[in-house]
Amino acid sequence: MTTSLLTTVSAALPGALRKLDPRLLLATPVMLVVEVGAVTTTVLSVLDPSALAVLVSLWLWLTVLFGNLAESVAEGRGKAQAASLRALQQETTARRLDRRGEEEQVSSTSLRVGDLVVVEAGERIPGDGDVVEGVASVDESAVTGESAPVIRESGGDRCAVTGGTTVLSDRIVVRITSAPGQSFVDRMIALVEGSQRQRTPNEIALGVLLGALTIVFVVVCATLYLIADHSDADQSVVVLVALLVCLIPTTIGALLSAIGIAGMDRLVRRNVLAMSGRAVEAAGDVDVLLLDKTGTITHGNRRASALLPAGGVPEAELAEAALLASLADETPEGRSIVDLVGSTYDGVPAGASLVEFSATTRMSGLDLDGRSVRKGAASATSRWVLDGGGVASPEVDAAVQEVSASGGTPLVVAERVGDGPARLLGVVHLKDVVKDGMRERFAELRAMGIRTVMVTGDNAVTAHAIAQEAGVDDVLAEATPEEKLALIRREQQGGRMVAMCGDGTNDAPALAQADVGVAMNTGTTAAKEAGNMVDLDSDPTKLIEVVEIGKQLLITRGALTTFSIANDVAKYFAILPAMFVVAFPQLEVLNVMRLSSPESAIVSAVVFNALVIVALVPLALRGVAYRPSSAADLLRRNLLLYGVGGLVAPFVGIKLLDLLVSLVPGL
Ligand SMILES: Nc1ncnc2c1ncn2[C@@H]1O[C@H](COP(=O)(O)OP(=O)(O)OP(=O)(O)O)[C@@H](O)[C@H]1O
Ligand SMILES: [K+]
Ligand SMILES: [Mg+2]
Repeated sequence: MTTSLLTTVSAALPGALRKLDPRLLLATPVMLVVEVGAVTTTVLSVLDPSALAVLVSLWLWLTVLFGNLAESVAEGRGKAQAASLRALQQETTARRLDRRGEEEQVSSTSLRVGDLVVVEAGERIPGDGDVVEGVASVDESAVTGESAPVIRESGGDRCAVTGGTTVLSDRIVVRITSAPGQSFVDRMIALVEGSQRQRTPNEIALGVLLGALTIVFVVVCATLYLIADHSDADQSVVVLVALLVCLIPTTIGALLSAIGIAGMDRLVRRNVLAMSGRAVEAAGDVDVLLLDKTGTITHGNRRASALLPAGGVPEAELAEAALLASLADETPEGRSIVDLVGSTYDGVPAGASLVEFSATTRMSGLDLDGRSVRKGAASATSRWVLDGGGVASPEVDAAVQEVSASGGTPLVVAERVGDGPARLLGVVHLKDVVKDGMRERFAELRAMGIRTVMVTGDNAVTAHAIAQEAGVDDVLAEATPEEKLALIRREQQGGRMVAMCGDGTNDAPALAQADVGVAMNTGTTAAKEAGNMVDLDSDPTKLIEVVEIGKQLLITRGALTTFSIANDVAKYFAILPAMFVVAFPQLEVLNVMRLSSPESAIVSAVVFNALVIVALVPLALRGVAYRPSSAADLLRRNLLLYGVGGLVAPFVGIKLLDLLVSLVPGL
């Protein structure tokens, strides 16, 4: 314990000393004032040496150093993780495809956005990108810490790969999406090292308040100096500087940035990367959580499992049409249909014009020799059939109901030949599995007062079946990306804080609009870039921890601010009588502490002021204990504990220190 403390402190010391640079202290004006005070008293103690001046100078320097140490220790906690991430950035050889599709060996550092590279089993993926061809199992443990391999495949919401991870089986072609130096791992390193941290609006506001308090106390001390001057109670500049430092909010000033860094670090430890501190704070106040279904609540490997033909349609005819409609469909759903039926074609027939799937049309297929085949969401495909002069099919309706009620996704298959009427051919059953433990965790979110809403492009029956199984509070079905975005805006206009969890490119606008946008690590690059957090475990209920950490961060900052200000007020009453009692004997009634001399009082107060910072570093780093309860309750408890504690502590602490300090000759 003591040795680990020593190593932590000695590792943080060089950083803390570097932070004595006044330019770096500009960000915390309170500490800058202390440093200016330290310089002043140091100069005075050289010009006119005295025990008082020397001791005050020493302890003022220590005050600044303790604050810097707190920040450095907070930053240091991410260093080891950054080092292991750096190992992933090693230069490797990449197998780049040139325009003719031929392979050339290049260094991974020379890859550019848009380059295509081949990666095979046993090889390391040379950069961030999207799989554009093939399926592979990938070991991402170096980034996520999760040892089970993950599937990465082209076309769908699981196409994004991270540079530095290793392909375990098969062969994939990856289109590079980030330039060297701007990769996901680069961002992760900057994040865990704290180098990218920007102060949040709340922190800036608190900084302004602390700055204003500092100015007030500078004026108070200057006034005291003038009063003292006029009344023969001459106070030296050293004493007034010491008094000033005791009165300004040094405790919170010293710990503010450490509190923020430690909050981000707690998230990283839970495998959540927060790209902005503002999002972490917002998480503390979340009212509604929206979740995408496929890939977020479910595992996302939606696969075709059965064919359900319409009345009078032979299964082989449905199979052939479903196959044709999927030949050019590079989504996992499309490929799973080809797998189920077994391809009889050698690639996409020449002359076919392709209709790619989009989240807005919810259909895909192709046109070939006057024949059109389509597959897609029941509502979209039925409309296509009716528009094409076709009629509804009771068997198809029944199959759609049956598949949906089981929580599966029905894809309706239809065709139209020449100018004839369009025909419904049947249904493909796509199966997906809800992730483990969702129900209990959503119940926990409910207990925290957070409403969960599943937003999905799937039909209402499927959506309700999955919602029922996962235990979410509400559902929005057949939602287009625009509708997801509109729902978030509506909630926000109602004054609610909105979190969104999603994995797909079609979730990206919503992830960007939400106050807290958590992208699943299994998701697409677009989703990860749009959100302000990435969950490496791809667990949407991780929001529970994110909310707790956000609340804890806000409470910790509030508690230490309360303590700091209460503390400063108490110090004022603890030491002022001692300082002025010689000149104004009437103050004797206020001199309840009976400190041994004015000099000893002032030194004790300065020492106490510095030691309080050290004493509170563990609390700043760990965060105050968080129990789920109402905001009003939390506020009351904290005001009581840290406010009253802050008022009492200086009287006890300064008295005890005075007993020691008064032993120093000359005080
Ligand atoms: N490859 C495809 N071809 C045709 N239709 C598809 C294909 N993939 C999905 N669909 C249909 O489009 C609907 C919406 O698509 P998608 O799953 O991308 O929406 P989403 O909003 O991301 O919802 P979620 O991810 O929650 O299911 C699906 O429910 C399905 O009916
Ligand atoms: K202070
Ligand atoms: Mg999706």
